[in-house]
Amino acid sequence: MTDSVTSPPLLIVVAGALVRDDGRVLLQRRGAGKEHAGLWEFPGGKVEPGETPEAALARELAEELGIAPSGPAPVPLSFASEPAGSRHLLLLLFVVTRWRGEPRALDAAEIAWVEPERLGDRLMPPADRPLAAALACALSGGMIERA
Ligand SMILES: Nc1nc2c([nH]c(=O)n2[C@@H]2O[C@H](COP(=O)(O)OP(=O)(O)OP(=O)(O)O)[C@@H](O)[C@H]2O)c(=O)[nH]1
Repeated sequence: MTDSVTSPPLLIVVAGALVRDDGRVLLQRRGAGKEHAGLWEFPGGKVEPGETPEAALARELAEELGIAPSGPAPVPLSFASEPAGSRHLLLLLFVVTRWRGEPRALDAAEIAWVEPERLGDRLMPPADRPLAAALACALSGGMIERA
């Protein structure tokens, strides 16, 4: 029971890998002044109290990119679990293959559509690297049905 006393509070963050018809994946670059500024990440953010991960994802995609997931529900792909300062980050990655609207960088410094095999070239927060590798693997193995 000692663990429950010493464990840091969880920071639950949801993120979406938007996969375009041509197989490219959207990454966004965090703006100046934010934690991990300048690094490339998946759009998303903190799950608010009372929100499901799916609702949080839809809210963040609307706020950050001006789009709404449509068609099949976003599919959970993988997650990362690691210390993040005084908290412990749980980063939940969903794959999104259908959406309404054209993604725009409403919050990020910029967005880019990246070939799955080039995801590893981008500087990312530590939690994202294994997730990007899992995504590239799933895409190259045909495990993700595209729109
Ligand atoms: N959105 C997002 N956050 C990530 C990723 N990887 C990762 O370590 N994080 C971390 O998760 C934390 C929360 O993300 P965030 O700052 O985007 O959350 P948010 O939009 O709710 O922020 P806000 O409080 O400024 O509104 C940050 O410390 C961020 O660095 C990722 O791929 N996407």
